[in-house]
Amino acid sequence: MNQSKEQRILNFVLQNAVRGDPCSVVDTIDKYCSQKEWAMNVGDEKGKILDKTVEEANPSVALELGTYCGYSAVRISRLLKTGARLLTVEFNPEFAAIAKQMIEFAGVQDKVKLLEGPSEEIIPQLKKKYEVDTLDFVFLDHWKDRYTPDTILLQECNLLRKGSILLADNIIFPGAPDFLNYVRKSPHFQCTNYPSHLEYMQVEDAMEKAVFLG
Ligand SMILES: O=C(NCCNC(=O)c1cc(-c2ccc(F)cc2)cc(O)c1O)c1cc(O)ncn1
Ligand SMILES: [Mg+2]
Repeated sequence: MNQSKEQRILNFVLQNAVRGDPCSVVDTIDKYCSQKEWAMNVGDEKGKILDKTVEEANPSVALELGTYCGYSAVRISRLLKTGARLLTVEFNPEFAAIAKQMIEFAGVQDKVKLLEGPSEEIIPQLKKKYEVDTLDFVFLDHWKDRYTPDTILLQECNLLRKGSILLADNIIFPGAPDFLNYVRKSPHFQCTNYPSHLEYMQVEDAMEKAVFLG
């Protein structure tokens, strides 16, 4: 049975990156996806915006929606302080299996917990099952039509606190117009737009930061 693109990305990392070195894993994925096969990792240009926002949040507990191959989970977790943790949610079992191996190879498995399943099922379990009080940082990078319902669900489950920082990928391409509308119109969020480009392409994209005001 021929390999998936995600399996090829993982194999390239296992053969070319430095085990236990998150930066080398991130750089190696970017090398493969810019030179050999495009893939929907956040990439290095938007990754730098992600880094800055994670540093600003300096989270004790962070949530990522949409793990894919684990690129941004490795990218985020490399910046976390001692004792801080990232919960990352992936619906697609094939992607989750790749991401698990990617996270372990990078040596960040003690900081990252990969949760497999639909975000709408996992979010309501975060407090009781995963011992979360509130989330300091949330990276939205899953299905674009889930950004709004899941942002509403996070509020309903009382998982956001004054100052919680949300960062959403793909605001322009593929686009999340309803999310943009929702957070920019809501009195509960203070929004900032970060123009950028689609990963590995010269196509316009952007990220949106939305700080919860309580
Ligand atoms: O997370 C799940 N899918 C990936 C979400 N991410 C994207 O769709 C995504 C797509 C693109 C993209 C850009 C250009 C293009 F031509 C095609 C796709 C870029 C990105 O940066 C993304 O993040 C998922 C799966 C599933 O089965 N159920 C629930 N969620
Ligand atoms: Mg994305």
